[in-house]
Amino acid sequence: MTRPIRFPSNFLWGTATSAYQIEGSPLADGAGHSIWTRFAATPGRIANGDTGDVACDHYRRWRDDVALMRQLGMKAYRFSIAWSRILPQGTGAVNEAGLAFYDRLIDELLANGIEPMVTLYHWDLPAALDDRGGWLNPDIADWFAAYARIVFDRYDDRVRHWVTLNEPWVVTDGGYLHGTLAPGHRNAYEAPIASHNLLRAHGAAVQVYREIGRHQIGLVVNIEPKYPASDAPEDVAATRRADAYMNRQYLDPVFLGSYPAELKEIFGPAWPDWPARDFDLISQKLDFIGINYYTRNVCRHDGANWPLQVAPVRQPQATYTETGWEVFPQGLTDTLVGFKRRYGDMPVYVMENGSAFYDPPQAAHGRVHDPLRMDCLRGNIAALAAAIEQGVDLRGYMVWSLLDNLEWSLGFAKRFGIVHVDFATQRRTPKDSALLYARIVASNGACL
Ligand SMILES: N=[N+]=NCCCCNC(=O)[C@@H]1[C@H]2[C@H](O)[C@@H](O)[C@H](O)[C@@H](CO)[C@@H]12
Repeated sequence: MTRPIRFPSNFLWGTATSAYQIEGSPLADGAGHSIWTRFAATPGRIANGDTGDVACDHYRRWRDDVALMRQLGMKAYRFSIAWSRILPQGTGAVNEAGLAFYDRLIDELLANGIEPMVTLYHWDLPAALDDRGGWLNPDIADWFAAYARIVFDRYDDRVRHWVTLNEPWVVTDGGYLHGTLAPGHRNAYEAPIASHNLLRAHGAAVQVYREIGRHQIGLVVNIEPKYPASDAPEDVAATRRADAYMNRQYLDPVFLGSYPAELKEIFGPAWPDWPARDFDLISQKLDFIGINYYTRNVCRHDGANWPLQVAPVRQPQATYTETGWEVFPQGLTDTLVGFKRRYGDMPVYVMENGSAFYDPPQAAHGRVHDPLRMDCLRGNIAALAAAIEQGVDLRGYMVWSLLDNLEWSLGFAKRFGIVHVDFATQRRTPKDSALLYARIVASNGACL
């Protein structure tokens, strides 16, 4: 008989989404272009020519989607605010209609007993700011802080959990190094600058929150634990570089006030000497850390693989998702326990965790059977319990994602939702994984 799984009585079980991936109507009611409306309009950038022009039509179906969360018994909902709905030019004139949309959403969530958890930036930079250099312009810390102030002023009376940035690593690696995400740059000199300015902007927003905010603010990072393919020194060194580049590049400056030494080794002359004052700004005290966990990486040295000289080693016995990620729940426990060991004890939320699998056409009676996603969910939630048993102060868990949605450059084909979306009709159908998650939430994690 396995010991019952224990979650705190006020554990926040929920789901997560982001504005550009679900809302649609990106230019409605005075909103401005973002780097993603631009990227989507550039042929070849998003698979199948998919765009966020309609997506899940959440901008118009938000009330029904909140009702769906209520039906599933969700306790919380993590979503992002589209900066260019609030400030169409990124700075300057405020768009009241944009503020009003999120007012309605937040009020509806609260009326249904669902805790709103709001991300200020989930990758959709106003295009007008990109025209002024975007994350490459150091002024963006002030632009972001001004946007944050407007949003805090408007919603802090109702929103108690704020996130400054979602996954600065993906913004930088995808948007500035490999060019797979908006704004689509491929430049090893730009990437460190963008990454550093993201962290400066994060710190500037936290400073504003400390002036006017009454609740909690944190940062969300994607953490992918790295394991050496062998104990050969070159594989161990490669693993250390990979961990420094993807994980410690963000957590070290925020919690330890300096970058890992490996980054100078990786980027060489492309790695600037940063002014010390920046780290005072970046390492503002946080109320919680948000961690997005999807998979792990087994690393080997590969001298030909720019810039890290690391190659992933596929695990023959493992299950892999449609995005090519190994299903490895132990990595979630290792990530949470590892964070506590390196950075100390602080409240932690798993702000994203999920999997993309091919979902068969709707079976009889409108059911959508997704056994692989159900297995993932069970394994990851058991992994959370193991972390709690090892002393991690875990406060909540958000499944990525509530709805099948626009998986950025991969388009709509990669389905992460626990609720199926028929994009031709916008019909929502809870998958078997949603029904399982509803039972898990109702039992506070007891029934897996
Ligand atoms: N190699 N590799 N490894 C795994 C690294 C994961 C990096 N991508 C993410 O974390 C993104 C996060 C994003 O917030 C969301 O907007 C995306 O829809 C999900 C799903 O893709 C995840």
